[in-house]
Amino acid sequence: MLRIAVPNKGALAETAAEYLKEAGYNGRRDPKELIVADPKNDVEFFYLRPRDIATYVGSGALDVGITGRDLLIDSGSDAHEDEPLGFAVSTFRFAGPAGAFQTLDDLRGKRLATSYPVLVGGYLAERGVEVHLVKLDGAVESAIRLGVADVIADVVETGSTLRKQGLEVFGEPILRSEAVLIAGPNEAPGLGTLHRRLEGVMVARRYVLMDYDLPSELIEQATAIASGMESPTISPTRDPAWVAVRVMIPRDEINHIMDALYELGARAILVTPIHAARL
Ligand SMILES: Nc1ncnc2c1ncn2[C@@H]1O[C@H](COP(=O)(O)OP(=O)(O)OP(=O)(O)O)[C@@H](O)[C@H]1O
Ligand SMILES: O=P(O)(O)OC[C@H]1O[C@H](OP(=O)(O)OP(=O)(O)O)[C@H](O)[C@@H]1O
Ligand SMILES: [Mg+2]
Repeated sequence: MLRIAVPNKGALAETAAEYLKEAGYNGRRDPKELIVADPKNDVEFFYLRPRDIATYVGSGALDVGITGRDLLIDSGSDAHEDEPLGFAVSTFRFAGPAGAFQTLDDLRGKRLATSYPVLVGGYLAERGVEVHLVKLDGAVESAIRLGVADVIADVVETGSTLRKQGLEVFGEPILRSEAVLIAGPNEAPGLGTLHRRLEGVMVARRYVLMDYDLPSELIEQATAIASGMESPTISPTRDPAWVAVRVMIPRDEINHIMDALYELGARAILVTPIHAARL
């Protein structure tokens, strides 16, 4: 039985639950449930605070989990990243009042507020920069205005929270983060299946199937426009001058590719979603 830690609330929880549902697992029906058994899939889910997930998995108490890369690093635990999951994508950045800081050197001796002291402390220690860390739980962007810090380091997605506080990022990103599947120090039978199922969910979300008919002499040019994951499937049609083509394409390129194929001479271009995939 694979024991899986999943976020019970916060920025990761909703999409993590959707991924697991799309991967064929039982979800919880009541948000107060903390443990959900899924004997058919030989797994058990433990709903935990996102910040605690790497601690449980790193200690071996649970086999695997879904958390953020930034939280994994900040936990300092023995868990390791098994697979990036492509949601809750963010950067981790230094930010200060507009124009006040340019480089890491400007941080020396300053009060730096963050909810990720291990991640930030490690990054600065590697670069020989000493600061006074101020550990906060959240809403770190208010720390400068309220006078407890000179500078902050926090999660940035759109940057709108920073802008509203008159702050701007400086220096290189400390980290590029996203949700990740993590595994512990012990071998976990069943991890491979979970990994492949989640990979299938990502493919089904990112790609669609495109079918079209094409004069057969144009197939090389059409393949240059949409080459598919491996290579397009080409089938004969009743009219020997035409072929039917099926290809997987990224969802966010649908219209661009349809325009280009139509221009080339393709007709009856149809796009259908993928419900599940195992590549
Ligand atoms: N606006 C955001 N965009 C993308 N990822 C985010 C965002 N905010 C937080 N995250 C990611 O979510 C994870 C933090 O999980 P957490 O549950 O603490 O989220 P939260 O929304 O901050 O919850 P809480 O309300 O408890 O602070 C981290 O991996 C972080 O990078
Ligand atoms: O760049 P943005 O799109 O503005 O998103 C980034 C903000 O989102 C998260 O805050 P959250 O709402 O989780 O509050 P918290 O600071 O209390 O965790 C994060 O901590 C940043 O503050
Ligand atoms: Mg938060």
